[in-house]
Amino acid sequence: MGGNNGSALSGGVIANREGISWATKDVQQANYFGSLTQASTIQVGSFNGQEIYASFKSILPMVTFICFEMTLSDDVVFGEWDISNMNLADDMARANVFDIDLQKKLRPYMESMVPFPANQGSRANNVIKGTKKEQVDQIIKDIRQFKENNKVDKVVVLWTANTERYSSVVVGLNDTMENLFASVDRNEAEISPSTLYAIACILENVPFINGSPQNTFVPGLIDLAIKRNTLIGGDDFKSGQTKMKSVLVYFLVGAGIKPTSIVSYNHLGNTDGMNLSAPQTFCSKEISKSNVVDDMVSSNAILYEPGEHPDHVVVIKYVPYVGDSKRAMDEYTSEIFMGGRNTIVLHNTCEDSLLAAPIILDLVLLAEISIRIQLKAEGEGKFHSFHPVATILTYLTKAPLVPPGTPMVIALSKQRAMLENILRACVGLALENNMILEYK
Ligand SMILES: O=P([O-])([O-])O[C@@H]1[C@@H](O)[C@H](O)[C@@H](O)[C@H](O)[C@@H]1O
Repeated sequence: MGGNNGSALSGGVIANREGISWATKDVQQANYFGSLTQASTIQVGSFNGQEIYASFKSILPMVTFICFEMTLSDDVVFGEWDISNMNLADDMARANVFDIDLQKKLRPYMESMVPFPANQGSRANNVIKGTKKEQVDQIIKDIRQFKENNKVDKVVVLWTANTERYSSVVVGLNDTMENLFASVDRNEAEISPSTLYAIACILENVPFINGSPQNTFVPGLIDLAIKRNTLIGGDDFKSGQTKMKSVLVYFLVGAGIKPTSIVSYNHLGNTDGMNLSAPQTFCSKEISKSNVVDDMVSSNAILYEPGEHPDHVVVIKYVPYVGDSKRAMDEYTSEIFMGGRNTIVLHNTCEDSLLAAPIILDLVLLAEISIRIQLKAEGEGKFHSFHPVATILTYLTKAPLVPPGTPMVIALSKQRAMLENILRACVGLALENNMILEYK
């Protein structure tokens, strides 16, 4: 998921796996005790008979961890985290999002889970090797193996890896299914890692959801999903700032209050934040975070002239110290009655991964439910499934992917009403129309 760098350990650590998680725990406890003098070094425990020390800079109320020092034994490596083949329990310790007691409870469930290698070669070290075609084949094998190992009937794949840059959409390259396949065969650089995953999933008839902002779903890929009738959905988890924006802008515009400038800034220090500090990947995020306003504004012809829109600026900065604790600040300036001005300022702090994780679960569950729904309109002979481009997921994504020619509904309340009513219809309940006629 979004990814974390374990800020308490960002000085660079060490060790074999048990050493890491054990030492992490003790260092955190040492942090809680607090009364350390400036730049002090304390022994925080021992591992395999070796003493482990931690150095701290600064003092109460905040103790900043700088680095570990430990005497080395053979199985201890000094340097960066080695995350290749790291199991999820150790990764949880590395991420440092959950508190220690919760980590201890979860560890037994997570230590047997080791991620398959993936394909973002330049930014990861647990990678699939080979040409693009070989990568697609390997992902297909992994999906089958996962199914087999876990004795499951269905698999849903959700992309929550690093944000990629936008791919260029070029006629002959990725504009049709045939051209996309040919480009994979030619090992074209412009075909992104996430698009390769999506291709593999569609070929296996496995739903694929894109939780990141980039344009994984190039036209050729959408073409393929439609031809194979396999669910695709995205883009980008709607976790915090954008969700709030989709509520607030809808409310303001609907109330006749005209937003004229919206400035959104946020900083965070997990690997997602680090990754977004590259201009090309930030650009993907900037686009997904901006759409939400554009569509609401352009649909209101009373407040805005054609082509008119508020100044909308989105900034994201990488600040390693804050780790997964994302800080979002927003300023909304609007014109009100008789030339007046209204300014609303928000400041929101939250763990980015903990906002994203429930969205991941809901997306997967909803995708699975939605492929079991069949419908037919009055007069239609046969039942059919939903369109493979899954609009049912829009409530949970920042830049909803919709089938060509379908209106894009951005307002959060409308997206939710759509979802709720579909689920109500599935269990035979009347639709929620909020008229409350029985009390009128
Ligand atoms: O959902 P939201 O808070 O608008 O957007 C967030 C971004 O602003 C943040 O920088 C990123 O790292 C998060 O993963 C998330 O996408």
